[in-house]
Amino acid sequence: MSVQMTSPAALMTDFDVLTMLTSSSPPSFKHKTAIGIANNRYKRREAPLDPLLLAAAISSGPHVTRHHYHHHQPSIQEVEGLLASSSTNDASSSQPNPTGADAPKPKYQSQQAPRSERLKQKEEAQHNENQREPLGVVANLPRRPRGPSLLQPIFAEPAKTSSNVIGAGPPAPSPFVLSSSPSTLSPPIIRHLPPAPLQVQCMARTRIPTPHGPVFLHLYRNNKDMKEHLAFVADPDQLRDDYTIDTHSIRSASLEARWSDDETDLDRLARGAYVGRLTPTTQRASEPGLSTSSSDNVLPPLVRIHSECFTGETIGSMRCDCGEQLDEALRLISLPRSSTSPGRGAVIYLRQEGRGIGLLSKIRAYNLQDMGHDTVQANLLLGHGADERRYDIAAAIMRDLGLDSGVELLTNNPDKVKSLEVEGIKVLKRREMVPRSWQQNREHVHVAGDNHDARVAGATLIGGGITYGPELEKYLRTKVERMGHMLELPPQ
Ligand SMILES: Nc1nc2c(ncn2[C@@H]2O[C@H](COP(=O)(O)OP(=O)(O)OP(=O)(O)O)[C@@H](O)[C@H]2O)c(=O)[nH]1
Repeated sequence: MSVQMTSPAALMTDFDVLTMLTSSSPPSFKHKTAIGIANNRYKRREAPLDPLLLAAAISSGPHVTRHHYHHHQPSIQEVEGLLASSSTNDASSSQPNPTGADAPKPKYQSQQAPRSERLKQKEEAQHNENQREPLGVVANLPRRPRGPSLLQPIFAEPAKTSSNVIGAGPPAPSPFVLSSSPSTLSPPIIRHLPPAPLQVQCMARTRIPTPHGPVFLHLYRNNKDMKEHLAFVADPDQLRDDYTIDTHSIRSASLEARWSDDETDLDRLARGAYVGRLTPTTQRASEPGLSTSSSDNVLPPLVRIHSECFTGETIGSMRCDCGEQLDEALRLISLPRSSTSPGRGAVIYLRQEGRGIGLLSKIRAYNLQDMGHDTVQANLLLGHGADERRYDIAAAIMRDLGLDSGVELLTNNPDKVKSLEVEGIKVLKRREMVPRSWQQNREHVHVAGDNHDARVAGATLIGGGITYGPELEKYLRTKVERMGHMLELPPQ
């Protein structure tokens, strides 16, 4: 792609505009709306990829992002040099493009500090604020007591279940302290609370028959983000009529807890706190309370932490192998572990679309990939990190399911292993996830499923076949070569 800057005057104007847009207080502008004049601030992050940013990136190299313009201010001499060479070009109008391959590249320095420093300053300011008001209050409003354990303060408060409402449960975890009645009429002064410890709550569980066997789908809420993360649990033993919960049942402690003094069996059944199989004639609500730590004499459960990928999982995109990986993970956790033990494991499904950058940015990143950038560069050009995911919520969900004391993890991603270990999850073993199209190059690896070759490429939905194609190949290689994924590359 080439960037046209036709005259020195235009070049200086672009620098001025960049200076304005990257300054610590970006400009406001007024525009007319149906109800009058609105005053808007320019929002860097929400703006579509702007040509000026691209100009800066192209002039300085692919390491330059929205937040990291080249750290070099053109000296007066360089600017004069540019002006002189450009006016020579102008004079001999036979060479009209001063930004062609031979022309000196303009350099630009952002008016902002690097993003890492700005974040640090923000954190320090926040910390100082908390030091001054260590308890964190919503001033003028009565405080709500804060408790110490997992189910407090957000979950422990007994839900006011009304007898004709099935399944009214603990209030969803919320990062905010809500107050009941203001004691004065003066407007409340809101101060930041110190960050509350992460808490997760399983709100409901249900049986889902899949092409690989039945799984229990668990829906979680938490007090850190507003997303509903999921866990698919394969533990088909639990569907037996004579099943009794034991120490290696994969069950959610927060779901099994007593949510209120007046909760009924129907409340428990409706949210999935039952034993055996739920049918019109068999309905056994579970007893409140649970101890689910893994016992020593069973094979460690197979666990995958999977991040949401709308494109790969719903329309079978062949840009990535996400749909195929989800299918493969569900297949593997459902496979009998031995001749005597059935499948046992879980897929923790995190709503961290696009490696945490969100669907909107991922769609933009795909356009940049079409322009020749790889999956890492595309993220960086949009002002994001190569991977913005966190695994603390996954670890909390694993603890809730009793999956913290030893698992076999299905992944090629070293970050996942490290992050879980930092969170205190015992990863006993790692099992690689070989893309199905690469499995065919390895004689010793069984190609997943039956009859794959007969299926259509890109059929990545659950129970589907192999995904392959040139874009997928580039994506997989980038993960190995640039993101350190632990996977042997097949021959080109
Ligand atoms: N930003 C961005 N995200 C992508 C792209 N392709 C896939 N993704 C996202 O990448 C994530 C894939 O995550 P996971 O399935 O957990 O896999 P992983 O990090 O590759 O690690 P493994 O455990 O080895 O599979 C999902 O959130 C996808 O939406 C891309 O080109 N750009």
